Amino acid sequence: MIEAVGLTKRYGAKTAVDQLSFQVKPGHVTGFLGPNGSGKSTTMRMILGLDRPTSGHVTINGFPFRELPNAQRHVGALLDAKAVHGGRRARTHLLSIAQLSGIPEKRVDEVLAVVGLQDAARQRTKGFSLGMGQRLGIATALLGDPQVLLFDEPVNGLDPEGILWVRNLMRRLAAEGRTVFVSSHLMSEMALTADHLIVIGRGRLLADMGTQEFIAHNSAGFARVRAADTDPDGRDALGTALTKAGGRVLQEPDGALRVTGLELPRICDLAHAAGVRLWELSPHHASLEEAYMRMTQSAVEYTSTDDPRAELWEQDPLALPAWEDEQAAPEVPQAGFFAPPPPGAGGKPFLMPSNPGELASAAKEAPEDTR
Ligand SMILES: Nc1ncnc2c1ncn2[C@@H]1O[C@H](COP(=O)(O)OP(=O)(O)OP(=O)(O)O)[C@@H](O)[C@H]1O
Repeated sequence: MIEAVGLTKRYGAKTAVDQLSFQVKPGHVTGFLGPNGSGKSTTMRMILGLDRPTSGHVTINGFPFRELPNAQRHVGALLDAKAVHGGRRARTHLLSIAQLSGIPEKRVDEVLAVVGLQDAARQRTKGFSLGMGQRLGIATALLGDPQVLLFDEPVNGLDPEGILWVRNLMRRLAAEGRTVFVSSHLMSEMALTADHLIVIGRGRLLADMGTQEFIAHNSAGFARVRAADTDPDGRDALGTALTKAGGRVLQEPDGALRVTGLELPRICDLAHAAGVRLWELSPHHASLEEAYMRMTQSAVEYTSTDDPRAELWEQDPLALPAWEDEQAAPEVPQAGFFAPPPPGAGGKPFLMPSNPGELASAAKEAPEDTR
């Protein structure tokens, strides 16, 4: 198990990691998420004794890394796949690490086979592709057959087959009872790989919970409903009926409507009563990416501005229908009473009200969001 308590790292005036406390438990793949510059690598370096905390501490199986007897046998890590001497052959690189740690030579060939680099074992690493470098880094981490594994962006540069392989490897290592801590910016991949998430922003803990729980707490589900394309007035009639019934309706780019505040059977009944034929009515469950974007939107350090030249190719906005003077549906659920503010901001998880009246009164009571 990895345990951080009040872990803090300052570089001059910059606080890279701020009072982080968390546990990474064995038997799970724990994803470590956060925007660029949020302190993930710094945290991993402190776990591995490569950086000293300014305050607080972090232990692996109860010991600071530097006090672990024969650390290579307890902890394996991939931090930077490029941190390899380019003039060395892959096997020689692994062999030198094995010899330093008292690991038998046959283990080198075992891990080369595990990561699929047998045929490249005698190639110099300077000729390696990004993906081959990642595989070699993973082989290095596995060398001591450790109980605790840390991977910083392990799928970076891997092709789809490689990504699938890493996912299965992580899950297998966790199923063997190991502690697996992995950072990644690939949300779709994390959703499939990690069963637990630790999310940080600007060095602070934003969430420490199961992946499914994280998605449920940080996103609002909605229904997608689309009137028949052959009935041009149907969409307006449907929008009007749904809005009158207390639903909140936004346009999707493909002409469908995004509806919150009404259950699917009610939407179906309202469409029927309005005489609108439907071509689609589907529940939408938010993805990890949407939930993550919502949670971290206020903790993003590096944001781009609009390109002034963008207007050169910007299309005319859609004509707004009479029933809703809203813009098109956002790609990411927006802050407001339909989706919860991040827990770090003192918010509560969103719960779909059971009836439109409750939703309407919630709307009146909801404070204006100034973000
Ligand atoms: N050695 C250092 N000296 C000064 N500042 C540093 C140092 N290392 C990291 N930082 C700063 O600390 C903050 C956290 O950096 P860190 O690399 O840990 O973030 P990260 O979450 O791993 O980012 P990314 O996702 O981009 O890899 C950043 O603002 C970074 O500039």
